[in-house]
Amino acid sequence: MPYNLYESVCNYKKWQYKLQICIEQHDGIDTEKQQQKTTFEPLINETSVDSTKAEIIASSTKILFLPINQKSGYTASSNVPSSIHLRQLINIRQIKKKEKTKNGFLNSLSEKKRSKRTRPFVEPTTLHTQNANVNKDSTDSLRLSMPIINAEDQEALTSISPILTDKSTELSSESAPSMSHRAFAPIEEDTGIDDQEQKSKTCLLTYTDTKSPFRWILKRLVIELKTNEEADIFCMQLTKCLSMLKERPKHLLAFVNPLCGKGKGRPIYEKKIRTLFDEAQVNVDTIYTERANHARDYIRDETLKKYDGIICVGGDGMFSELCHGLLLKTITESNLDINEPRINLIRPETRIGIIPAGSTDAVVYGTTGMNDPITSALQIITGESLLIDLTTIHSEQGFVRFMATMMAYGFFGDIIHSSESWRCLGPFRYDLAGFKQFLRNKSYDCKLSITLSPADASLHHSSELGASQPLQVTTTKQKLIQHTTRTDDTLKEIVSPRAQFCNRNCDKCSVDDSKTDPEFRLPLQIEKQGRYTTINCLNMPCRCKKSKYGMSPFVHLGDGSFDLILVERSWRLGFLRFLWQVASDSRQIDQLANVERYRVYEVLIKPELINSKQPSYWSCDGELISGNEIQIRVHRQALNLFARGIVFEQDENINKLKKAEKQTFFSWFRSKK
Ligand SMILES: Nc1ncnc2c1ncn2[C@@H]1O[C@H](COP(=O)(O)OP(=O)(O)OP(=O)(O)O)[C@@H](O)[C@H]1O
Repeated sequence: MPYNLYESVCNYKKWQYKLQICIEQHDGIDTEKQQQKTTFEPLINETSVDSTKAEIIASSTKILFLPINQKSGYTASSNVPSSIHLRQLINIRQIKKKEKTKNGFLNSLSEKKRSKRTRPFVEPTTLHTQNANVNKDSTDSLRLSMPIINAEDQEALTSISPILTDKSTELSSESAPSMSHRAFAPIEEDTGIDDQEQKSKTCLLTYTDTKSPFRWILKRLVIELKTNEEADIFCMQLTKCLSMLKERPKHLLAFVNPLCGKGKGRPIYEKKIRTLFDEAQVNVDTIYTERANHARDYIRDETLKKYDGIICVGGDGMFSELCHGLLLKTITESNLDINEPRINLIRPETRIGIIPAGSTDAVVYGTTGMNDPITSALQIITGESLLIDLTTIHSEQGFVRFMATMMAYGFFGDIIHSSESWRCLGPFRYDLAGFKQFLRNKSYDCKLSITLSPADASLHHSSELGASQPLQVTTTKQKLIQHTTRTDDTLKEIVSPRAQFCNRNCDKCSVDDSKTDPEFRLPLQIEKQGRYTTINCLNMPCRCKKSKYGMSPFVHLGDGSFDLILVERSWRLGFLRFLWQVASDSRQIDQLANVERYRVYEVLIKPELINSKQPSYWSCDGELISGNEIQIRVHRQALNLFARGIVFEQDENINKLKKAEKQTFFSWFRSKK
C-alpha cells in the first residue's frame, strides 16, 4: 500500500481534486504498512535524509490528482494529469494570482476577477447538483513560447469554481494520520517573490510532459489549495522531495557556439533555454566560444570540480570538442598514454549534455530521437543519464582523435575534402560535393582486419565455447560460421546479430561485461581485401533530416561495438541504390549485393595503392583526419550523457513502414538485385 506524504484537496479552475503526494510500493520497504511509517514519517522532521531513503523517494514519489465526484457526471479537466512523477517535476512555488511567469504571460486571472467567480466552500457531494457548466478544456500548460491564457481559458475561468469542504479536509487528515506538516523543516528558497506572496494559496507546478517518446514538453499547472498554510506545506514537501533527486545537476558549465547552424546557437540559448534553467533553479556559467577548440582547451586545462555537468549549444563539432576536452583531461589525470592503440579509456565522472543548434545534430538525433532544444534541455534538467560507447582512432603515428558518430574512407571522406573549398555555400556544399563524387564514382583498394564484437560477452568466453585455441581467421561471415565447430544460433548471433533498434534500457547495452577479462574473449576475426567505393565506421545510427533511420539504424549506443559498412565497387546505379536506401529506409541495407555490414569491436584499415593513383581522404565526425593505416577501437560506455535514449515502439514502427513500402513506387529500388 502506498504511503501518503501529503493529502488535501485542491481546485483547478472549476474542478476539484483530491491532492496527494504519494510514495508508491517499493520492495522491502512498503510491504508492511508499519514499516512504511517508520521509514517515511521522520522525513517530515528531518533536514537531511539518508541516501537509500532519498533514492526510494526519488524513484517512487508521485503527485496524484484524483477528481472528486467524477462518477456523478462531473468530468475531470483534461489539463490536469492523473499523476505527475517527482522526476517530471521542474519547479513548485506559490504565486500571487497576479504574478506573471518569467516569459511575461499570465498564469491566472487577477485576484479581483477570481473572487467574483469563486464560490464559498461547499460539500463535494453536492457538486454534481450545481449543474456546473463544463467548458471545453483549455490549456495553461503550453510550451514556453506560447501564451498561457487563451480565449477558452478565459471562458473556463469565469465559470463557477467548486471548492473543498470541511468534511473532505477531515477525510484527508484521517487518511494520513501520521503526518505532522507543521513540524516539517522549511527549506530556504529564493523564489523571487516576497513573503506575502509566499503565503498565497495558489501553487504553480512546472513539469515535463513525457508522453511523446521523442518530444518533451514543458507544462504548467496552477492549482489552488484551501488555505495559504496548506499551500505552504504542499510546496515545502515537494521542494524537499525535489532536493533528494541526486541525479539532477545544480551547477552546469555551458559552451555556446555563436556560429553553429548558421548562427542560431545564441538565440536558441538566450530565448529558449536559459529561462528553462532559471526556472529549474540550475545555476549555469556560460562561455560563448571565440574560436574553434576553445571549449576543448578550456575543459582540458581548467579545474571543473564544481560543475555537475558540461553542456554545449551547437552541433556535432561542439559535442566532439567536449568529448575531447573531457577525455583528454581524464587520461592525463590517470597517467595513461593516449598514443598507445590498446589504451583502455576511463569514463569521466562529469556528464556531457548537448542542446542541438547545429546543421546536422546526428548525436542528438541518435540519443534523444529528435533535435529539439527544449527536449534536450529538459533531459539535462531532469538529470537523465545515458552511457554511450566512444571509439579511438590511431594511425601509425599514434592517437588521431575520438570518434562519436562516423568515420569514413572513400566517398564520404572525399566529400568532406571537396566541400572544404566551398565553405561559403553553407550546408549546400555537401550536396554539391556529393554530386561531384557520385559522378566520379571512385573506388579504393583496401585490406581490412576486422575483429567482431562480442554481442554478448559470455559468448566469447573461452570456457563457454569450450575451446582454448582461437577461431580460424576467415574472409567472410559465412566461412567463419562454417569453420567453427559450433554452428548453433549463439555463434550466428555474434557473426550476424539480429536487427534490433537500440532502445532505452536496451538489453544489449545493459549486459554487464565489466567482469569479463577481455583476454578471455576469443578473437573472431575476418580478413578482407577488395576495392571499395566507401568504408564507413558508425558509432551511432547517424539519423538526421536527410536520413530517417540513419546509415546504421541498428547500431547500439552502449554495447561495446560499432558498425562497419563496406560498399564494394559497383556501377553508379549500384551505389545510387545504397545512397537511396540511406536516405529513405536503411534497415535492409546489408541485403544489397554490394553492401556488407559487420558489428565490430576493432578494425584495422590499410589502403593499398595498387590501381588507385592516390588514396582517399579520411574523415571523422565531419572533420578531415590524416594517416595511412587507421585502427579504430571501441570503448564500451566511455561517456555519460545527459540524454534519455530513444523509446522505440519497434513493432508499430516496422508495421507502419511495411505498409508504406507496399505502396511505394520505388519499392523495387530497395530490393536486392
Ligand atoms: N567561435 C567560433 N568560431 C569558429 N569556429 C568555432 C567557434 N566555436 C566553435 N567552433 C567550431 O565550429 C565547428 C562547428 O560547430 P558546430 O558543430 O557547433 O556547428 P555545425 O557545424 O553547424 O553543426 P554540425 O556539426 O551538427 O553540422 C566546431 O568543430 C567547432 O570547433
